[in-house]
Amino acid sequence: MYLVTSEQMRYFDHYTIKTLKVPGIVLMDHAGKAVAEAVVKRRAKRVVVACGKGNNGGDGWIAARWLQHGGCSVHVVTVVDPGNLEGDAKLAFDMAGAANVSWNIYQPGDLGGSSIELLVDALLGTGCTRPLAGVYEQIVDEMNHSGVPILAIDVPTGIDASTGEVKGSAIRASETIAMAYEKLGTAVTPGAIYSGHTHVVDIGIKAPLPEGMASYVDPSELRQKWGSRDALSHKGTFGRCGIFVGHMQGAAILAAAGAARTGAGLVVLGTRGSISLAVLPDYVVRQAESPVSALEDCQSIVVGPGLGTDLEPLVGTASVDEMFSSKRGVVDADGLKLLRASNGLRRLNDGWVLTPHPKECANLLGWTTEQVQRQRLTAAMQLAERTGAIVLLKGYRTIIATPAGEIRVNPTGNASLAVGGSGDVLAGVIGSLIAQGLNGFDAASLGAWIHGRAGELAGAALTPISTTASDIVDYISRAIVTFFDGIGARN
Ligand SMILES: NC(=O)C1=CN([C@@H]2O[C@H](COP(=O)(O)OP(=O)(O)OC[C@H]3O[C@@H](n4cnc5c(N)ncnc54)[C@H](OP(=O)(O)O)[C@@H]3O)[C@@H](O)[C@H]2O)[C@H](O)CC1
Ligand SMILES: [K+]
Repeated sequence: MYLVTSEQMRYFDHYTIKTLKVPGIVLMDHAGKAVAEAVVKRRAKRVVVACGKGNNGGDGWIAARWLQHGGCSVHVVTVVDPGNLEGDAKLAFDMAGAANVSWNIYQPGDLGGSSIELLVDALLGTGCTRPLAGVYEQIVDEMNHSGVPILAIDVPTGIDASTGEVKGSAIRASETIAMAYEKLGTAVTPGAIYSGHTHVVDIGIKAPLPEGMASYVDPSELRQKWGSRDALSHKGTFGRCGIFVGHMQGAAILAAAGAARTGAGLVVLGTRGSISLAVLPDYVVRQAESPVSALEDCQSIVVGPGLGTDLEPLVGTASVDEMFSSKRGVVDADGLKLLRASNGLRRLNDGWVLTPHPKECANLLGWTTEQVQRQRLTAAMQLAERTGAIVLLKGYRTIIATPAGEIRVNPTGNASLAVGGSGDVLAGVIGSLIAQGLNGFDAASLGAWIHGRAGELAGAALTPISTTASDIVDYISRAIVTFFDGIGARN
């Protein structure tokens, strides 16, 4: 499912209106009617619609007209004098006025009626360009504190529809009705947290799609690229995934388990010393003075899980430089420290996937963790651009960014994944997919999806409270079954 920016949405609207000759008020009528239908589905009988100055407000006036038409008790509170409305929004107000929809100009402390069952946020949509202030801030705060559920039209007011940033007050909606496409800013956090459930409605917008649109990670797209295993295949067909084993061996073994369950032909553990933990006979263990040379024949390398202080001897060595320039793989956890170079950040190629959590991302960018969490999309895009690698920024609605600015957002996963070792499993899963031949962007996207679904399934069976990283590994197979739409992996 595509996720669009405000700018792309303006292009879609413009193309539909100018080239396809569909008047803007027709689109607005579809939008307002879809909102009214969503209100009716919620069985809300006493509804207040809060309208702003632009076309988002226009959608609100139209929704109010349809609600009145359907016999609902509806009232509009507007933050602007309707006499100052322009274009389609003015037309929408005229239609609502002719249908005798009641309204008043917002006065602080008066949301326009008692015993309201639902508030509709039609204050600002994709046109919101600055932090809320004045009357917009007042009404938004009042709506949020009213205790009444809020349905947002297109985008909750105060969210940047393109980036998900919230620079001040913003509507906390329980549901958002998105016009034509979900906006990128309601798919990623923090915007996603303010949007509640988002439903997309078709309002008749159509236009040729621009290249490289952002999307949710989509199994139907990735199914064509991964999973097929014909009868003549052998272990060499599915690649060797090498994993550095450092001081904290458990982390590397979890990564190995993730890699094996996701289908690498061979998982190789490269270590300088011996491995003291029990290792399943499924993996090959190789000892060498330089772990890089132990993994020389691997198609992908996972650097980081459990590396700890074993990293120091690796920093700046020729074998590590050689590995980054000639190999592909995953850099996670302590391995990310290898990316710091005297003149900034090391340049990699896009066969490498970096999997930082927000604090690691902040350390690499020289930002604070809070800044990364406020601007997750920008942070992921900047790190990808500066390193030349694919970046997977962990957290709810994990973001995967390419150096060229392509974005995917992972819809799977829940709190079951918030457990030590979960990130190590993810690194192994992605390393395995790279070893099997997927490019870094697809491997990171599919890896995030499978890992997230495995966490959901493990959490459903075992409760998120008691799910461990090993449980996530155990549920990878079932996640892969659901990836193939419940029909089982292809043979
Ligand atoms: N034909 C169409 O375009 C359709 C659009 N739909 C709906 O319309 C909105 C987008 O409408 P738009 O008018 O572009 O934008 P908004 O309604 O979100 O904002 C209107 C103006 O508000 C001002 N603004 C921006 N930020 C703030 C702020 N923080 N505080 C106060 N005011 C703000 C700004 O104007 P200025 O002149 O003040 O800069 C905006 O232009 C879209 O989301 C859909 O809901 C329909 O779906 C149908 C087709
Ligand atoms: K809105």
